[in-house]
This record gives sequence, structure tokens and C-alpha cells, in this order.
Amino acid sequence: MLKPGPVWAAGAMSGTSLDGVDAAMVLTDGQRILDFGRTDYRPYSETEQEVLRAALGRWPGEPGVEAAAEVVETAHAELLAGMVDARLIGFHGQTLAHDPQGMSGARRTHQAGSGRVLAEVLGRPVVWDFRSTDVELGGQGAPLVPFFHFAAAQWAGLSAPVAFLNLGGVANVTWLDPRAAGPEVAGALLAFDTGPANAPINDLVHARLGGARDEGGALALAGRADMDLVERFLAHPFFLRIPPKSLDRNEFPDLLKSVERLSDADAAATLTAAAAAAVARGFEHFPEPPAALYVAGGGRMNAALMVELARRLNCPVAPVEDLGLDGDMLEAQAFAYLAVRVARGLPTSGPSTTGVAALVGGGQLSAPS
Ligand SMILES: Nc1ncnc2c1ncn2[C@@H]1O[C@H](COP(=O)(O)OP(=O)(O)OP(=O)(O)O)[C@@H](O)[C@H]1O
Ligand SMILES: CC(=O)N[C@H]1[C@@H]2OC[C@@H](O2)[C@@H](O)[C@@H]1O[C@H](C)C(=O)O
Repeated sequence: MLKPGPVWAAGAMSGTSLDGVDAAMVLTDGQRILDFGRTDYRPYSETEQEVLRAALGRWPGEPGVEAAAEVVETAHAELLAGMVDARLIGFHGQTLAHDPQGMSGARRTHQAGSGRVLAEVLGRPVVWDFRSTDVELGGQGAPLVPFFHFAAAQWAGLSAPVAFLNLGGVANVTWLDPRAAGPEVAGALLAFDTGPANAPINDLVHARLGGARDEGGALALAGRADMDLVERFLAHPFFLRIPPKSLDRNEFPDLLKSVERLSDADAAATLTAAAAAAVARGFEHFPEPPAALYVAGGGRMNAALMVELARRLNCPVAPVEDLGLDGDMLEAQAFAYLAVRVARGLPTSGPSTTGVAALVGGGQLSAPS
């Protein structure tokens, strides 16, 4: 249904930190990125955040999930209505629960919000539910941004293996070789979640000081990390697992508790060091050292986290802005790009990104009636 050649698509992402929705436009044929377009952001109100928070960890049909879906759909409809030039929408939704290992009795993942509803409201085709097929076929269902990272590296003209790191609530890393013919080719990519990143730092600041985050990493910079606690954190079985692997937001419940007896600054420094140490552990899995690490996501604004990363890694660490990319919008852009891939029947994940046995084109396409 999409005519051949490049199309403008809009992607939207509601991330684990529950702050709001990012949307961004990308001109792509599903393989190459030809241009980046408009971006926009729609914060969730406090009431909306409460509705979403109350539904975390829940599956479809459980209490609070319908209300959460409505919040997600309304926010996306408002934001995406402004992106009038988009021929196709990529709608990630809000992850409420993610259980690719089947610990809850079934292997499943749940992103709140219906693309069917959004397609009707916006009067445009919507690709959504990007993760379920991958999980059903035995994959982790995440991370999905790596195929886009590959295209972004080619867009930036890179010619040696590099890594991209997303520092959101959870961190995920992609090692890639831009000389490969495409992201689906063996040896082009290795991607996985590295561990918790901003989520425990935010939770600490919220619990102790009532704030939303450690602004600029100032609190952590004023403290000293307890390296025994960092080592204990690294003993978690997640770090022994061979990638690909993905994390649920609440998989490290003891991390915040472990810093209980420390001062505010030392606790922040410890959680920050733990996030960086988890990334460094991730580097041990790379096929070869990357020429540089390019960082996206809100965590790149945390100077303490960036310093800790640079100290632990044997390569330059820089924000993705050094490549001309927008570190706040990479995930939204990724779902625009992935939507076009789905509409064109191209794969969006594979053995080296989600661990699924074969290449998968995840995502449902809903057209307005
Ligand atoms: N100026 C800043 N100083 C310190 N930390 C910051 C700053 N700006 C953003 N952050 C951190 O980044 C987080 C938001 O990051 P981002 O928007 O990339 O996450 P997300 O997309 O919601 O998460 P995920 O990628 O896990 O889905 C904030 O919650 C905060 O912890
Ligand atoms: C299940 C889920 O929503 N996972 C998110 C989350 O946030 C960061 C990390 O954990 C990553 O695995 C993923 O998001 C990005 C967009 C991804 O799929 O690449």
C-alpha cells in the first residue's frame, strides 16, 4: 500500500521514565535514511503519570490497563495530529510489562495503547505492537532501535565499527559495523540491554529529596561510590547471561535498597557508577572494540554518568550530537524508520539484536476504515 521509494513517516515513543511522548519525522525507504524532519514532545500531566504508574507491571485485561491505554492514545493523537506530512505512523506505545522469559507463566510483552484506535483518530495508517511477534517467536522483543542505529551510522558516514548507547530508565547498547550491506546481515550488529541506568537514580532522588532526577549529575559528582556495592550489583545473574538479553524496568529491586545507609551524594555516586559499570560489562561481549561510543537518551545530560563511562571504557565517549543526530529523539525516529520497514516487509529484529531465531518483521499495520 505504500508507494515505492522514500516516504515521510512519524514515529512516537513513550519511554520507561513516563515523562511524556517524543515524536519525530524521518524520510526513508526503509533501508536508507534520507532526511530527518520535525520533532515534537508532549509531556504527561501529573494525573496522567499517576494513571500510567498505577498500571505498571500489568497485562491486558487487568485493572488500570484500559485507563492507561486511553492516556497513551490521547497523548499520541494530540501530538501526531501536528505531523500532517507523515504518510505512515510508527507507534510504540507505553511498555507496562515485559516478560520475554515467561516468568509470569507466559512469554509476553505489553505496550499500552491501540494502533487501531490511533489509525481511526488520525485517519492514517499506523504500525504498532512492534515487540509481540519477536517475543512469540522466542526473541527478547527488545531492543528494537539497533536496526535504526545501523541506518543512522550510515547516514552519518561512519566507516568503522562503533557503539551506540541509549541511557534511558534502562540502558541499551548497539555495537555495529557500518561497512556491512545491511542491518540484517550476519556480523552487522550486536545489541542488548546493559542494565539499569537513570531509573534507580531518579527513584533515589525522588525518595530522598523529592526531585525528579540528579540534574546534570551534580549530586553524584559530590559523592563517592561504594565500590563494594557496585561489585555486589555486578554479581547479579543478568550480567552472566550472554547477549542478546533485555530487562524489565523492575528487575533490580535490591539496587536502591543496597544504598540505603549511604549519604544522598554517596548513594547517587554509587548508583551512577553501577550504571556505568554495567555498560562496561556489556563491552566485554563486543566482537571487536568500537572506535567510539555515541550516547543518546537523557542520561547523556548527566555529567557524572558520562565521566564514569569515559573512565571505564577504552574509547572516546561522546553524545550522538557529535554525529549530527538528536539524542532526545533517536527512539522516536527509530519507530518512524521501523514502521516503514514493517510496511515494506523488511525485518526489524534478528538473532543478533533480540536473540530471535530468525529475522522478524514485527509490528501490526492498521489502516483507517
Ligand atoms: N539534565 C539532566 N540531568 C540529569 N539527568 C537527566 C537530565 N535530563 C534527562 N535526564 C535523565 O534522563 C531520563 C530520561 O531519559 P530518556 O527520556 O532517554 O528516557 P526514556 O526514553 O523514558 O527511557 P527508555 O529509553 O528506558 O525507554 C530522566 O528521567 C533523567 O533521569
Ligand atoms: C520492553 C521495552 O519497552 N524496552 C525498552 C526499555 O527502554 C530502553 C530499553 O528498555 C530497550 O530495551 C527498550 O526500548 C528501546 C526503544 C528499544 O527497543 O530499542
